[in-house]
Amino acid sequence: MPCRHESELIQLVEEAKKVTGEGKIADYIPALGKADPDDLSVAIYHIDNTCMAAGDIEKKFTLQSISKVLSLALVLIDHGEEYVFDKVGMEPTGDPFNSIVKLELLNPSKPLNPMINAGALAVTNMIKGQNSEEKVSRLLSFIRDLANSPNVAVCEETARSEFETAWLNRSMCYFLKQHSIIEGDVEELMDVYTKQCSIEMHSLDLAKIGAVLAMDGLHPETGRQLIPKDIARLCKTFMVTCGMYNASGEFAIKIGIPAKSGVSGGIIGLVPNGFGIGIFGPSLNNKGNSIAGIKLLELLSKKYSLSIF
Ligand SMILES: NC(=O)CC[C@H](N)C(=O)O
Repeated sequence: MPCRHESELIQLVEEAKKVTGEGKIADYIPALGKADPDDLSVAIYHIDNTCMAAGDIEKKFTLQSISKVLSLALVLIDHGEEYVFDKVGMEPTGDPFNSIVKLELLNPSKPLNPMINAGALAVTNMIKGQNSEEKVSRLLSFIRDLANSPNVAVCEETARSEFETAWLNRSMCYFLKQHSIIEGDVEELMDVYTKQCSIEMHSLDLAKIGAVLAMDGLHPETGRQLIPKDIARLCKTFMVTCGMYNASGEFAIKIGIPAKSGVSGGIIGLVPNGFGIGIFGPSLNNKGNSIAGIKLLELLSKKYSLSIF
């Protein structure tokens, strides 16, 4: 199995860190603007439960769009494929994650996939629960099980910061409500969505979640099948086709592993039947992906021939 020595990982982090200055931190969510652009951490969690990490691994970060894969898994478990894909499609868009343009161009106006904001909002709207508190708590406990860590929690400050500024996401919600893609109170949905995006953890927790996906939903530590195999397969396919926003094609060609990024600078990745990868590097490239994180994955993939293709 490749990449077994922490010293190799430390070297790759040093190399990748050189590009942090070429990117920019996302500050459209004001709380994210406080991150240190020079941070970079990576953790690898093998399915035999050995792990290693390098860089600023003590730093926590919020999942942001990475959470979209996990909320999708939960609603698929809750409702099944037919129900979910009646409201959200399976095609990549080629547009930025927060684009609204295709919603009006398409008929019926259902979001193209669950990894763009419009699709993720529709998915979050399907999380079962009597009220927003119960919905957040169900998702959080699912994610705690995946990370096998009770310390994973919502960063209330980031959630509030996004809730107070998420005008574009609110507009999409009203549009989707008009077209019967979502139902219920938009403010309640925004409350759940912003808390979902603000679930916070370390790179090692994220790598462990990657390892669960690498094992088709089976947790390597607890032996519990947390996600049914067919749903895990579906989530991984979305990661490949839509996980890196409108850079997913280039990422598949250059790196070739299922991965999902978030504007906090987090990236989850996985090598099937091998290991999960958790990365945090808040300086972003112009597509909104961690600039040093992508560099690091490129170096890792080349060095150990990780592409699944
Ligand atoms: N790309 C992202 O990580 C976006 C997530 C963010 N919470 C948003 O909706 O804008």
